[in-house]
Amino acid sequence: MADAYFSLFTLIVLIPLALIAFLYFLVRPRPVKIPIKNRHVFITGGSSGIGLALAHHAAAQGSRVSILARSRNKLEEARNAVRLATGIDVSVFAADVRDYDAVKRAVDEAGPIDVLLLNHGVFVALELEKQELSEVKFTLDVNLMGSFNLIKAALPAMRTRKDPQQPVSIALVSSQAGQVGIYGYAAYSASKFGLRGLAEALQQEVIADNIHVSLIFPPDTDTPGFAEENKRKPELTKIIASSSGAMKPEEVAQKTFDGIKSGSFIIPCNLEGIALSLATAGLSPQRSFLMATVEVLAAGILRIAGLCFQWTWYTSIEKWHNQRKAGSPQRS
Ligand SMILES: NC(=O)C1=CN([C@@H]2O[C@H](COP(=O)(O)OP(=O)(O)OC[C@H]3O[C@@H](n4cnc5c(N)ncnc54)[C@H](OP(=O)(O)O)[C@@H]3O)[C@@H](O)[C@H]2O)C=CC1
Ligand SMILES: CCCCCCCCCCCCCCCC(=O)[C@@H](N)CO
Repeated sequence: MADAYFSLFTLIVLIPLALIAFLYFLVRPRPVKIPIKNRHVFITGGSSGIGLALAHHAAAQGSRVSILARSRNKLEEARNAVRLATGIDVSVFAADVRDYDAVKRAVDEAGPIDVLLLNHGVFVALELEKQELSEVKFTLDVNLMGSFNLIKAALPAMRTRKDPQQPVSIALVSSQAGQVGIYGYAAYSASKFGLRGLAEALQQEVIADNIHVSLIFPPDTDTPGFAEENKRKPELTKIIASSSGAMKPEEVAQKTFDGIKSGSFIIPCNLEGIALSLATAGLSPQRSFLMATVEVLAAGILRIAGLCFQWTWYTSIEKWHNQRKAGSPQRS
């Protein structure tokens, strides 16, 4: 009897404790805190939606804020809105992220960046067969190449900053569609998965300079871009994406800065996002030994949960095709 109790004790107390202790020493890179007060936060796509909410949040937290986007009108409107709400003046830069020279000029003019927040993005949900290749290329050029352009432009000055003891951040806004491929998002998911490869490789290259990379994975978020996207979104995209709840841009902004400040590499935004991030932890760096413990212990069961989601998604797809067949006129 005593033996049985001891085995049980070993199983549920000693093994997990040993695991936690092991992971405490194992996790790399080490945890870091990145303050944003009185620091320069540069936000791409800062004139609308999530980016605008990020600008509001950073200004309210006492950061110096710069925003970059294409439309000067929208930038001026955003500047006025932030000034009205916080009394803070943000600097605005009109440039297309696809244009390296324009981006370089903006970044040089803005001055040394402490938090480079790459949030710009375009998205059109459409079956690949119906999507023009020009639109696929546009999506990849803006979301992926645009991010390379910004990083190449900003990194040299970030590396050679005055105070190398102060950690700085490069944060990229991906999407839950950058953690799992979703119907209608072939181009978009590819661009957002691409950001993950970029981020994982870059983190290894810049860690020695005390530069820390974060990836943010929002679910559907109530923004002007999202409203536009919804005008012509495939039914199945809506059905599958509704597996995760929708958020307000202000909530996404809050999660984003919580994550950046605590130096998280992966930043989920809602409960489904946490599950999705655990299920897709892969070989991403993990600085938190507690999160690492959860990842290890939850891996098996989350794989089952993931397969259940795939089951519901493929069942929806099958149903949708059957309904279409039943609804269309019969051929003789
Ligand atoms: N809303 C959602 O459901 C979700 C969004 N995301 C991601 O969050 C980010 C923000 O999305 P959201 O706020 O909804 O988008 P919005 O369409 O509301 O805003 C997009 C911003 O990016 C700017 N932008 C777009 N293209 C370029 C370009 N070529 N060069 C410079 N700036 C550009 C826009 O300004 P302008 O047009 O003037 O250039 C605008 O400021 C995107 O990366 C998106 O993929 C992730 C998950 C869910
Ligand atoms: C064990 C695993 C649990 C998983 C839960 C899975 C939920 C996946 C839902 C994916 C939603 C994709 C939203 C894309 C939003 C977006 O980027 C567009 N609105 C364009 O901006």
